[in-house]
Amino acid sequence: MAQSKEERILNFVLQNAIKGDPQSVVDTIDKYCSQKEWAMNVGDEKGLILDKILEETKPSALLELGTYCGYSAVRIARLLKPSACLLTIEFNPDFAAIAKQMIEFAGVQDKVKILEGPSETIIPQLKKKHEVDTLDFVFLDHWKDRYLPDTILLLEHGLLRKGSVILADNVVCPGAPDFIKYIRNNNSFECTNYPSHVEYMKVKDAMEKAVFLG
Ligand SMILES: Cc1ncnc2c1ncn2[C@@H]1O[C@H](/C=C/CNC(=O)c2cc(-c3ccc(F)cc3)cc(O)c2O)C[C@H]1O
Ligand SMILES: [Mg+2]
Repeated sequence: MAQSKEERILNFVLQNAIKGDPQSVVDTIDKYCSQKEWAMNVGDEKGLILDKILEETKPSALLELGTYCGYSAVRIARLLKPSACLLTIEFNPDFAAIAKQMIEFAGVQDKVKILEGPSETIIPQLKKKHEVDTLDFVFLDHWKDRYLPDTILLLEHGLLRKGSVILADNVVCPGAPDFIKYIRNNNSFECTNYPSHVEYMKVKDAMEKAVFLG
């Protein structure tokens, strides 16, 4: 059976990165995806913005929507304090399997839990089934038309508290116009835009940070 692009990325990491070193896993994925095959990882340029916001927020309870190959899960987990925990939701079983191996190779499996299934099903289960109280940090990087409905779901289920940070990738390209319109017109959120570029490309993109004011 021919290998998928995601399997090729994982194998390149297994053969070229340093086991147990999350930075080398991040750098190796960026090397492969900038030189050999493009893939929809948040990447190094937007990754530095993500790093900075994480270092400012110092979150303990984190949620990511759209694990894909696990690039941002490893990138986020490498900066977390030992007691912090990242829950990451992925509904494609093949991607989830790749991400599991990527996370384990990087040695951050104690800080990351992959929840397999659609976000609309898992978000309502976070409190009772996954012992979440409220979330300090949410990274939106799944299908762009799901950003808004899932943000509303997070609010409806009491998963945000005063100061919770939502960071959304790709608000320019591919774009999430309904999410941006909603969040920038909602007085319960303080929004900041971070202009950047699509990963590994010269095409303009941006990330949006929305702090919940309670
Ligand atoms: C609802 C739901 N629940 C759980 N997992 C979900 C889900 N919706 C998608 N997912 C999972 O997230 C991942 C999807 C991510 C979608 N991301 C994208 O479509 C995406 C696309 C681009 C892009 C930019 C310029 C171009 F010319 C072409 C593409 C760049 C990016 O950074 C992206 O994140 C994988 C999928 O299985
Ligand atoms: Mg993205």
